[in-house]
Amino acid sequence: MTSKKLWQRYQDWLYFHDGLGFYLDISRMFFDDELIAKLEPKFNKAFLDMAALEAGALANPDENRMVGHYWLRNPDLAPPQFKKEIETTLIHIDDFVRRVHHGIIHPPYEPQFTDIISIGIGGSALGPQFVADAIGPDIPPLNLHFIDNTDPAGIDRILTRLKDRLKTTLVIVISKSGGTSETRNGMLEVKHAYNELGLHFPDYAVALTMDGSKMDEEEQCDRWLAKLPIFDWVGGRTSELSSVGLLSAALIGIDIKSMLEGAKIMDQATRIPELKNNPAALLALSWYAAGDGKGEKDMVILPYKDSLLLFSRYLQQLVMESLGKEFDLDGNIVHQGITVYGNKGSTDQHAYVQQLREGVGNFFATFIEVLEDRQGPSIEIEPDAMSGDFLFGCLQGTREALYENGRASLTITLERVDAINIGALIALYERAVGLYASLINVNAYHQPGVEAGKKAATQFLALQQLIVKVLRETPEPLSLESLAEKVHTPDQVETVYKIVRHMAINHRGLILQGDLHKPCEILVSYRTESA
Ligand SMILES: O=P(O)(O)OC[C@H]1O[C@](O)(CO)[C@@H](O)[C@@H]1O
Repeated sequence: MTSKKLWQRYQDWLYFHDGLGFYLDISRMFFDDELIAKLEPKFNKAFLDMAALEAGALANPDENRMVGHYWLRNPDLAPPQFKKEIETTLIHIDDFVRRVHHGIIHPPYEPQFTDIISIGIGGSALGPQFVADAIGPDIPPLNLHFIDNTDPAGIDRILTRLKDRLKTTLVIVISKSGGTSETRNGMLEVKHAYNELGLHFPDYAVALTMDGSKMDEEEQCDRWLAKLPIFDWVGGRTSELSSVGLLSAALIGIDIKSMLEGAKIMDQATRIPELKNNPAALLALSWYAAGDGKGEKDMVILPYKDSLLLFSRYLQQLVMESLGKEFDLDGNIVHQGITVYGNKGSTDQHAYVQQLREGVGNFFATFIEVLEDRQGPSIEIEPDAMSGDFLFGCLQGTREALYENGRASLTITLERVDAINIGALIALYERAVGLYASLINVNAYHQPGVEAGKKAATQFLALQQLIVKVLRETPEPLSLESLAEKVHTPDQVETVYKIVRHMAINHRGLILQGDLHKPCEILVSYRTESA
């Protein structure tokens, strides 16, 4: 395409939102009028699906659930029974945060909380992490730390760093279901650390969970410092603008009202049922065009701004957990999804952009450009050129270099990274995922594959418990094969081997004898008291 035609295409497809100062340019995606015509009926259906969802339809049929994250930033749209609880929760967050900041709520023996540990995983961690990193103040009123795994060493790292400050640390435990083992484990480990210091954990703990969840009942969260609800109709990966994301954000000094306002403005823009006037629909079109509606191209997220580093991790769950599905809504096997990865520019130009430019062409890039370089003046690095101009040049150069080599890209341009724009960005992608899911006819709001993984992990732990029991009852060393027989899994010798190897190295009383190069010759036994 000649540069004149390209300039025309740029102008024809450029989306601009006046109120937000937000641009979306999809001119470097490879789609034509034929595709637009083909997708028109699908888009019409997607807009209707979305309107029904917002009106309270059971948009998550497998779980028989409503999908209400759009109501969080505009409670007037919510069914009357939910409006009140959204508003009350916001008031509670506001009140709790104000009282913590003023030391009215404080740790038992100290005047003020200094730190927060936020324990949660997936949608109960990725949003809060992204937002804190993107717009958390440089010197926050409280320092925020995350435990988002059941990795003992990772937990120790946080606890060791906090050390004496544990006695002034607020613990927020976030689990919608209240039954996620990683979060439960993190909570029990942290609780143990408080107990060791003679501190009464409930005086430091805040629960964010569904009323009556497993965690709520087992831990009697009503006796904790505070408890806030996560609503049944808010999915984990779309929960950033619920209590899940808002509480920690407000505690570290982020303007959550602006974040909600930004999302509300973007919601209005993405509700418009016209492709060209709806930025989320334009994103969905671009994704469809890139991967032929089958996810054939990966989505590489390249924000040219350090503060947006975690956006790709956040999007990874939002997009891949929503779209990565075996079956469509009619029960056909489709194996859908779009792979998402990324980091930040220009850093990535010195890492994997080499492959993007010259290697396998299995992706499309999403550039995120931020117009405001910094608050405050910049020095001249070269005549009339500041650091920000170099960053800008790197983005434009990479976009051009990719296009020259037939690699598609789209570009989102924000004026600055602030609470309004972060709220808007979250809302934009939530809507784009919903629309794209309608185009490809999948349920974006369930995650059956994750449930299967959780079940497998539970079976694995049950097997481990049985192995320990059998070894304790068996005085003589056993080969792996006979151990597998005894625990009724003769076809899972490899799993048995891995369990005993892991337990042996962690001093859990197991002894492995024999040549470790030859698992089939290993003998395993349990260390008795006298041994
Ligand atoms: O908040 P919960 O219930 O602990 O779930 C955490 C995450 O686990 C999942 O259910 C599965 O990964 C996610 O959808 C969710 O965000």
